[in-house]
Amino acid sequence: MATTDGGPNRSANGPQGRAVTVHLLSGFLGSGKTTLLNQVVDYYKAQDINVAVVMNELGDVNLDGQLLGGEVPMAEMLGGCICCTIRGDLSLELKTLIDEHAPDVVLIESTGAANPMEIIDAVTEAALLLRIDLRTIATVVDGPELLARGKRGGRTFKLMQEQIRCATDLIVNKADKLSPEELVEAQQLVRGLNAYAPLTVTVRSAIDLAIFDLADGADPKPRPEAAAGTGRAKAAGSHVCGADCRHGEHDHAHEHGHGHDRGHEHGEHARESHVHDAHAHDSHAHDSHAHVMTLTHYLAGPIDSYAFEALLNRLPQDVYRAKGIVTFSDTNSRFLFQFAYRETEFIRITPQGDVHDVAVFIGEHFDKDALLAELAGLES
Ligand SMILES: Nc1nc2c(ncn2[C@@H]2O[C@H](COP(=O)(O)OP(=O)(O)OP(=O)(O)O)[C@@H](O)[C@H]2O)c(=O)[nH]1
Repeated sequence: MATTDGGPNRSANGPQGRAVTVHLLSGFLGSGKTTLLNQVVDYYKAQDINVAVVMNELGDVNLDGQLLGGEVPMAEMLGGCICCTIRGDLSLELKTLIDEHAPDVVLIESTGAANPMEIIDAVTEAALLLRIDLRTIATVVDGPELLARGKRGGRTFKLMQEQIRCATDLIVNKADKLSPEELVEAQQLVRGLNAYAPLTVTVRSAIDLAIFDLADGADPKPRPEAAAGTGRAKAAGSHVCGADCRHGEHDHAHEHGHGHDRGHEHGEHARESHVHDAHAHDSHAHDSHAHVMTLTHYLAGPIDSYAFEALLNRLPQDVYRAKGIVTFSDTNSRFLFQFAYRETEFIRITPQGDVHDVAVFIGEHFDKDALLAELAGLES
């Protein structure tokens, strides 16, 4: 039996309806993510909706053969350095999967041990390469494990807390293993960390799957045509990576704030892309009740570099991350920009093929309409 409070206020896909919907399933190891994933896959298949899956852990064979049978396109990702494997390769895996299979929707089951912000970062990185719409971050909470870890504290508990904070939908699972008092305690603990996301108590992750419905009125058919190119891209990171980050291999220049070279703290990254569906112009704003929000805006055309930098500089504190590809009208160049911890970095890029201009913003409770109005001001 599942109980629920509140309901998500889903936003529609873009006007062209061509963005691929992405749902991220988060939650600690063994919490019930795969159990949920199987149900969601069946739900889509029953509706003849084309679903693809990215699994973040090789060797996860909890899919009962239905995915492994080849019916559902799936990318399995090896573990490893989070910042390289997850951030760079996840966006690349997403792009390859979408190029090859043209799914209506992609489900990503993240490794239970991953920091959810890293994964959200990686998924939105993919928005630089193709039109995706990250609509749901469903965190499956292992009720008994949460209570046990909560008493002990420690790193695992911290990670669980992060996963709960990031969620747009919370699922407190394994209710069958909790007494009524413990169930109340678990819900209170979760609510204390994230008061915004709808919370459902479940056994075997059995939630109302309507939260995974495609955007209002979005007809899965006709499907967007599969892009024919062989896309490759390397993501440009924005944080210091002590491990084996990949290095750029293509002709590019770094420019920081109109020639003020602030140095490049994490080695040289380059972007090489072949991207299709380039010229669309729309925005995806997400559930206004979500704790962590993303806003993806596809720019209509070139913008002034000074005005754009000024916009980034006055972003509210609640926007802690932004990234994208922009074309500057005054320099006639394309740039990849990275905004993190109030520092902005511009990297000149020479994309191959059609690459759309896009700006992605990640933060908490920021005023999306105000930001969209500011962006529209740049485009006019
Ligand atoms: N008792 C009980 N067991 C459950 C429930 N939900 C899932 N399980 C079991 O818990 C185990 C882990 O479930 P999974 O769905 O594989 O969990 P996961 O989050 O995908 O695990 P990882 O991929 O290892 O992170 C399986 O043996 C499930 O059958 C539940 O509500 N109650």
